[in-house]
Amino acid sequence: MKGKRFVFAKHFDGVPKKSDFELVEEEVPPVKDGEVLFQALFISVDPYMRPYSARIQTGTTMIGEQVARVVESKHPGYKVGDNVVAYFGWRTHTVLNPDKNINPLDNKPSKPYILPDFGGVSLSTALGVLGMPGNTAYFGLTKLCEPKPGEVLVVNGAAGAVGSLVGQIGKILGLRVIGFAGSDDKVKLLKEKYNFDAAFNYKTKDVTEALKEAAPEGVDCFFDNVGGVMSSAIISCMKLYGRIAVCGSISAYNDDPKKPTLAPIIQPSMIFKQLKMEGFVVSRWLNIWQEGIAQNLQYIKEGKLKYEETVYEGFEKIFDAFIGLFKGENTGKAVVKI
Ligand SMILES: NC(=O)C1=CN([C@@H]2O[C@H](COP(=O)(O)OP(=O)(O)OC[C@H]3O[C@@H](n4cnc5c(N)ncnc54)[C@H](OP(=O)(O)O)[C@@H]3O)[C@@H](O)[C@H]2O)C=CC1
Ligand SMILES: CCCCCC(=O)/C=C/[C@@H]1[C@@H](C/C=C\CCCC(=O)O)[C@@H](O)C[C@H]1O
Repeated sequence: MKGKRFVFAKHFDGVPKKSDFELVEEEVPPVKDGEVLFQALFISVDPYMRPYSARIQTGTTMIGEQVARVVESKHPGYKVGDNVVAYFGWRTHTVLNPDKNINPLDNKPSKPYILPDFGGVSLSTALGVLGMPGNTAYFGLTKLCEPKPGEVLVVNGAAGAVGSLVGQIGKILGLRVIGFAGSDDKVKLLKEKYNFDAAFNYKTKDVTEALKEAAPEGVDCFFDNVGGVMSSAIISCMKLYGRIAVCGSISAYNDDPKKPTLAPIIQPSMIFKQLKMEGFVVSRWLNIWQEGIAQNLQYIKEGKLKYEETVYEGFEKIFDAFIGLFKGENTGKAVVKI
């Protein structure tokens, strides 16, 4: 049997190119004692892959998380038909001893996690609302923004995997939620499907003007997915003792490191408004990971949390899915169905 994988062939220069990857087709090795053969069902593409790529060695399989199914097992902990979520990278087939799997992001052991029965919810959600992005939204908002009912929350990248959940969890917690996204269709979705109180297309509406209209008394909580000029504008509209969760800075991921994005100074706002700003990587909450997933699943079952996925069909579409993140192509979580 043949399997396919994408090899990270060349470090990106600006916007990633298809030629930075090499598609390799090779024989899937036989399964030895203690090993399992996993077949990918869904592969995740995520913005972090772009900045993180600076640390990847060329010639290795491109990094990433996937949902895979056990198709052969010589390991007592995994049976044929089990579905797992694991950091196997951009590959269709993986043969390994699960006890020895290493997550290349932190070089720590990372056992493929057997998914429970999702009861009709698509397995792809293990890469989105019921996985890393869902927990990023849930823990990032609740732990760092310290939200209180009646407060004003602003989120950018608001129609994406993380942002759309941040805004809805904010609404569940009783906040007034304002979102920024990159198209009129996304703005409509934020208001009509996700119940945001206000939403704006940052490509056609000045951010400061938008906040003067939608939050004349200022912003209490800011969940920042974008960074740069937009973030400086939002920070300048914050209230005394506001809190900022720095989640991502996608606006600068394709920048030339020698010519980084410049944005208006934020220190005067930080000082005079006495703001609190904290960056995070969601893995800091690994010890309570399942709490976040259980909470988001509960919200879904109660009809309080909705989600979208942009599904690309076919292994060879991974590059298009990945690059689509930087063009605003996706609404909700971008995944590739294998
Ligand atoms: N700290 C952590 O642990 C984690 C951080 N993150 C970060 O969260 C952010 C959102 O991730 P995720 O939800 O998975 O991705 P998204 O699903 O939001 O996809 C990316 C979106 O970003 C927007 N975007 C792209 N380029 C720009 C730009 N130049 N300016 C403004 N918006 C832009 C686009 O939407 P639009 O049409 O609105 O422009 C695009 O659809 C990222 O910065 C990511 O790195 C994610 C997971 C964990
Ligand atoms: C400027 C880059 C910001 C990236 C933000 C982001 O999207 C993070 C996503 C994490 C991702 C982090 C990967 C490696 C972090 C290594 C930290 C370290 O110890 O150096 C991955 O863990 C999935 C998301 O949690």
